[in-house]
Formats: sequence, C-alpha cells, structure tokens
Amino acid sequence: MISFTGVTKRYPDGTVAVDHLDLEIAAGRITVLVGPSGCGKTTTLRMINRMVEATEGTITVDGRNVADIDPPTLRRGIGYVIQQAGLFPHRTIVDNIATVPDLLGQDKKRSRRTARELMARVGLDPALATRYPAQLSGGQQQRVGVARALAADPPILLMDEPFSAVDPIVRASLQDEFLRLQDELEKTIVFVTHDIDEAVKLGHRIAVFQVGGTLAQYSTPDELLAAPANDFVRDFLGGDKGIRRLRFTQELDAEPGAGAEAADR
Ligand SMILES: Nc1ncnc2c1ncn2[C@@H]1O[C@H](COP(=O)(O)OP(=O)(O)OP(=O)(O)O)[C@@H](O)[C@H]1O
Repeated sequence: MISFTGVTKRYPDGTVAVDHLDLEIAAGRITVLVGPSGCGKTTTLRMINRMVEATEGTITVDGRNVADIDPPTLRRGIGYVIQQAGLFPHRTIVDNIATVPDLLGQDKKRSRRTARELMARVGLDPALATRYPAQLSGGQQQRVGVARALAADPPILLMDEPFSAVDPIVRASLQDEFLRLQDELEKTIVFVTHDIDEAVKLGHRIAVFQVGGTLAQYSTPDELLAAPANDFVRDFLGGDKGIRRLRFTQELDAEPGAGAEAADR
C-alpha cells in the first residue's frame, strides 16, 4: 500500500502544486489520479518515487517512509511509464526493454529472453524486436514503454498519461490489453490521466484532483458517477454522465475487451 499523509509540495517559486494531501492507494489495484491541467497529478505521482521531494508530510510504501529509502533503491521497486514512452532512440526494442536488467548487471541472454516474453505479453509482434523506436507506431512504442517498466518486475507501476499520445482506437486497445495484463499481474498501479472516461474504465478507485492540489473526491468509479461530491466534480464529469454511467455498467457486464468497442460507439 502507498499512503500519503498531510503531503504538500511547494515548488521553489512558491507554487503549491499539492496541498495537504491524504490518500491511501491499495496494493494490487489500479488507482487513477484525474483532474484538469495543473492540478498536481504528476507532482503527486513523482513524489512516490522521489523524482519530486515532498515539502511537508509523509509518504509511505508498505509502511516505509520513502524519505528514508535512497532513491535508486526505491526506484528499483517502482516502474515508471510516461506519455511519449521515453525510449532510447539508438537502442533496439529488445534492448530498450532490457534496460533495467542490464543496469542491474543481469545475464544478457536471460534478460533478452525475458524481454521477448514481455513483448508477447504486451501484444508486440516478435519481428519488431530488432527495430529501433522510430520504426514503430506510437501505439507500439507505448507497449514497449509498458514492457520496459515491467522488465524489472516491480511491484509498483507509476503511469503518467501513458496512452494519451495515440489515437482513440489504438488507445482503447492499449487500455483493454493493459487491463488484461493487470488481471494477471496484480501490480499496484498509480495511473495519471486528465481523461475521465479513461479513469472510469481503468480505475478501481479514482482520485479527482482540483487545481491547487487538493482532492475533490476519492471513490470507486460507480460511486463517483452516481454521487459526485460537489459542483466541481459534477462539471468535470460533464453533461453526459448518464451515458457514461450506462456504459460503465455495460462494461461490468460484458466480456473483457467488449468495453472498448462500447466506448468507441
Ligand atoms: N518545477 C516546477 N516549478 C514550479 N512549478 C511547477 C513545477 N512543476 C510543476 N509546477 C506547477 O505545479 C502545478 C501542478 O503541476 P503538475 O504537473 O503536477 O500538474 P498536472 O495535474 O500533472 O498537470 P497536467 O495534466 O497539465 O500534466 C502547476 O501549477 C504547475 O505549473
């Protein structure tokens, strides 16, 4: 479990990005941080692996204060996936995926084998293994980004708008495969998006942030749609809340994968 208690981030220029945040993130689930631009989602995410240091308050991972763990050790157990995949342009796909095992000095043959297995898991054609990132589509690059984060088998994955740079159809299929993969892996995932539909589709729980870095609501998707906590949340959910709720209920009833088709209609 990841726990925020009274966490504030004030940047050196005085901007308060996150303001006295209390948040409990369940192990083995997908927790989505959603909200408008500039509301502190990325800052919150990056405080977990200490890419950003909290100004006040405490963040714990499985009961240990992250401030007491040196960042490289902390990050070994925390994968990180970002929007543009952040792949190394001069390394092949299989080498990109094996980046962390290579850094840890693992046996090359073994890490390449694992990398190829991960390619299959995230739905990448094995023929792409020896290509370079620029020779892949945006959606394929995102899959490589996910595979690379999984290569070190971290119990926690931080994902910052990982699917937002691709078109809606590719995005829906990435989301579906990601949900299938998570069913199998049961990682603790913290997922940032500004897209409420994505939040509802992926999140076990959704934290809705508002500008100023405070939490407007923290609940399951169903609770969020049924009972928005205030006008801000209601506006953020938008006018088609009824349709979204219906779609969400249908997805719960449907086979895995059927939801994406429903979402595109
Ligand atoms: N290094 C920094 N120095 C000063 N202010 C910063 C810094 N990084 C972020 N901020 C500010 O902190 C606030 C929260 O930013 P953050 O990136 O966490 O928001 P976000 O919700 O992830 O936004 P987006 O959806 O646009 O990525 C914003 O006002 C932003 O301008």
